[in-house]
Amino acid sequence: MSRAGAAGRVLRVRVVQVAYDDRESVTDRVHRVADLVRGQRDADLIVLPELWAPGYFTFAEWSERAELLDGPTVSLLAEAAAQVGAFVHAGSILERAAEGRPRSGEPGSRRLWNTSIVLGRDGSCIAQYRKIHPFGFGEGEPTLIDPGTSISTALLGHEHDPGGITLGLATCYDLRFPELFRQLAAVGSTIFAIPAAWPAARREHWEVLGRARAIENQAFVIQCNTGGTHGGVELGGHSQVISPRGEVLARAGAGEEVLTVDIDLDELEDYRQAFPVLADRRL
Ligand SMILES: NC(=O)CCC(=O)C(=O)O
Repeated sequence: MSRAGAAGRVLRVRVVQVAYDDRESVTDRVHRVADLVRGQRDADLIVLPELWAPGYFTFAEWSERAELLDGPTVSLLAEAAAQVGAFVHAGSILERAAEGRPRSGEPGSRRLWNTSIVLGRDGSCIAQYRKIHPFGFGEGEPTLIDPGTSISTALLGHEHDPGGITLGLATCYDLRFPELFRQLAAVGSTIFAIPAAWPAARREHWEVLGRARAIENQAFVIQCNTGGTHGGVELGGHSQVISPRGEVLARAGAGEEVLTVDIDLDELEDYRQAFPVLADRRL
């Protein structure tokens, strides 16, 4: 967070809205996106979308495209994070359990999760989050993956703040569940990062719900969506970064695009002090 300087705590965020279609191979896409990450030289935090490598709506390919947590996608992004010296929210991967590891959850566990990964400036994994709310109208995630069972945050170290900045993790459909964000706020999150594969058909919900989560929790919201059409579904793009007051600080169009936003954490603290809504909760 070198931009902090005398002005306070400022985090330069790059939201990498990836667009793709069914013609691009997973290997090509992983290398293309790692190159994009490597290009974000002055960023503090780079954010990618949900399941951008395997493709969210290509369900038939999921089991074949699932990876271990230290599989090729995360390994390549870890190298890129270390090269660029930024925190990288790698979006999510289809995580398959390592062989021999004890079964997670109840018997019948599918041993597959939609897992977000956050990498430190040195490329090490500093947080992971398994999507808690599987999305689908009777197909897709509810039939293929296991839901996550716990909330997760990533602590972003800051030269002016040894305590760091707490990044609350949520994934796409989770955006519709305000209680998850309340819990993340209660454990100190001041920024929410939400990778997504949100269809164009419900773009208005995407925009409004992101603003609502920011306003009710007085937090920054970073929503990184997918563009293009794959698996027969047109994705909505329109990634956005929202301030704790609900202002749209940046919003992408429909195609591939990188947004740059300087997030001012001191401004957030001033606002929370001046208007202490969170302190008025009745639990
Ligand atoms: N990838 C998703 O979770 C899609 C969510 C969605 O389309 C919706 O909530 O609407």
